[in-house]
Amino acid sequence: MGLLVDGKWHDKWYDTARDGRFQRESARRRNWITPHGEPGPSGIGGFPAEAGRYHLYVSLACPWAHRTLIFRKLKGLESLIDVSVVSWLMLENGWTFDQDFGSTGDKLDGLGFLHQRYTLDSPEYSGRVTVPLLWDKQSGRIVSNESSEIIRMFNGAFDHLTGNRLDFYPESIRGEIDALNERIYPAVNNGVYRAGFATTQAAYAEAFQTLFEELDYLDALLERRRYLAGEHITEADWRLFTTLIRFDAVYHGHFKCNLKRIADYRYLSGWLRELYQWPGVAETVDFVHIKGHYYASHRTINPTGVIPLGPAQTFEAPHDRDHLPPGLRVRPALSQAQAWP
Ligand SMILES: N[C@@H](CCC(=O)N[C@@H](CS)C(=O)NCC(=O)O)C(=O)O
Repeated sequence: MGLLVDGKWHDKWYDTARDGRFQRESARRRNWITPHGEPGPSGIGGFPAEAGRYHLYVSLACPWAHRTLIFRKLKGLESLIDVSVVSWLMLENGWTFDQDFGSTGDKLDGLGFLHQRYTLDSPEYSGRVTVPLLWDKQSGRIVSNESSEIIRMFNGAFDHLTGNRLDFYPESIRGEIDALNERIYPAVNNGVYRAGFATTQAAYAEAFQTLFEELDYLDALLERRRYLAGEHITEADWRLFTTLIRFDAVYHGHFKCNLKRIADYRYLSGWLRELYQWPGVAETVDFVHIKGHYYASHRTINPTGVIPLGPAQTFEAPHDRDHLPPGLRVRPALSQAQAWP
């Protein structure tokens, strides 16, 4: 685990010295692929949607990277955007392409380490070396290393090439989706990390409490709603999914988020099974990478690197969600009022 400073790699764990709290660094490359290369909401233009031009770097362990893999799958982008998977073991060199530990290798240039991809973009790059990373082969630049924005690009920018009209961020319910993301990101997606990487009791307790209050809230919401925003499955669901699918196997033990398991929540657990069973999604879930990465890489938390064998879990059981309004798999035609229970 480490970071680049002026293009040089430093092996350094997260700094929590100030108050024991973990703070995630903001992503530093924020350009957008758009249908014809016009600039997106941030960054510079010149990244038009094209088949074969972009390459995605992911870890199968990482919940942020997992979002992008799900969108690539559901939006029919697999033949347009190829993927390199890093090794699940992340130690002093950060993310590597070590094929003995599950990496596909760097399919573009055979690099050994992901930080080399960052310094190919900018020889003086400073910042953490994170996945996911979307690379433009034509310009030799990073398009983006921010998952929440990569999934938005995947949601819409390539539709004219693929004909895939699934919309996980429909205009009519964007306010609701944004509001959900705004509460779920700090409390749950990043909340499990804030609990797990806290180095004081107070910082841990604060994250723990917020996390379980939010899970209680979401469980109650999903008693009434098929999906978080109502009838339509949206990006808010997929963003939560990648955290909750890891929860019982990793965050509950390794990150000490152990008040309850997701399996103990009636509605959240049914919703989790339904999303897991969504066509194509199970193929994006890899517990060898997930468990191996967290338990063996975070030596400050688990010095032995021993990877637990449990828990026994299945996501194939009936999800028990069919009594709720059916999920729409096409661009919603309903009005906002109808869409919300
Ligand atoms: N804002 C980023 C966060 C990505 C992120 O933190 N990824 C983790 C893996 S789960 C990572 O690569 N961490 C390496 C590090 O921080 O050194 C996003 O959502 O894309």
